[in-house]
Amino acid sequence: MNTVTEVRSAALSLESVSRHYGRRGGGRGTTALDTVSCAVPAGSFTAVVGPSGSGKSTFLQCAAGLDRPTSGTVRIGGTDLGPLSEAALTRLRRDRVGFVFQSHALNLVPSLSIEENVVLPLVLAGADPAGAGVLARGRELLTRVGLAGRGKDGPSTLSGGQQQRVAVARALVTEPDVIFADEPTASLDPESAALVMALLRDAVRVDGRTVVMVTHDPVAASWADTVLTMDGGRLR
Ligand SMILES: Nc1ncnc2c1ncn2[C@@H]1O[C@H](COP(=O)(O)OP(=O)(O)OP(=O)(O)O)[C@@H](O)[C@H]1O
Repeated sequence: MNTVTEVRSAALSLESVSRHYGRRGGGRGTTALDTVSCAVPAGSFTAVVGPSGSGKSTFLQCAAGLDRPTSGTVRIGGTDLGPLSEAALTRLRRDRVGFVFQSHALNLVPSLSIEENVVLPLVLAGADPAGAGVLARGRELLTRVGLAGRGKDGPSTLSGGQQQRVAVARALVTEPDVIFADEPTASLDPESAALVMALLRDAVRVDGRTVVMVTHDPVAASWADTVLTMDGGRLR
């Protein structure tokens, strides 16, 4: 790694992060992440690639505060996640992290309208869902992702690609330190995938957001500024 200054100014940093999974039936267990260190600069787009089982998902889970490493330090926007209580970690994920998951079916809450899905992180943080600011932000983001006028509809009325675009809008709504995307194009046709990637790219280029994306898809990875390759739990 990287100098101390790089780590301090990074949107995301991992210092010697390992994640071991316990032994089962007398086996030796698995080291899914092995002393991984990296600093992701603010305003950059990073793709994490590597063969199946190389540790990409574990990297993302630990980096995003969805899982706790066995050892090492993860910082988001300079905050060390290690000492945080579960409640504080949940708040940090809600307020300072955006997520776009693999399956569009898992990304959106089916019982909420499209615009309610977009502003959900703001509402969970205490904003008034009927407040003028919240409604305007929802509309602005839906326009941005090409879905103006669809806000009152339900997610099931959208195609998979459109639903992923709503997920990107929701990931942007809190202006998070880092947006984590886990195989965001996995279930999409090439055209829909390109639209989703262009939105993530613009979030970086236009808004200065930071995106970290796990992908198997070389076309998706080609949109990133930096490609990190995992192999056997390590960064190559
Ligand atoms: N909950 C778990 N319990 C035990 N082992 C696990 C667990 N999760 C992952 N592993 C193991 O950790 C290693 C890394 O898995 P991980 O899912 O991070 O890889 P990946 O690169 O994301 O794979 P894929 O591309 O197939 O999703 C693998 O050997 C996997 O079997």
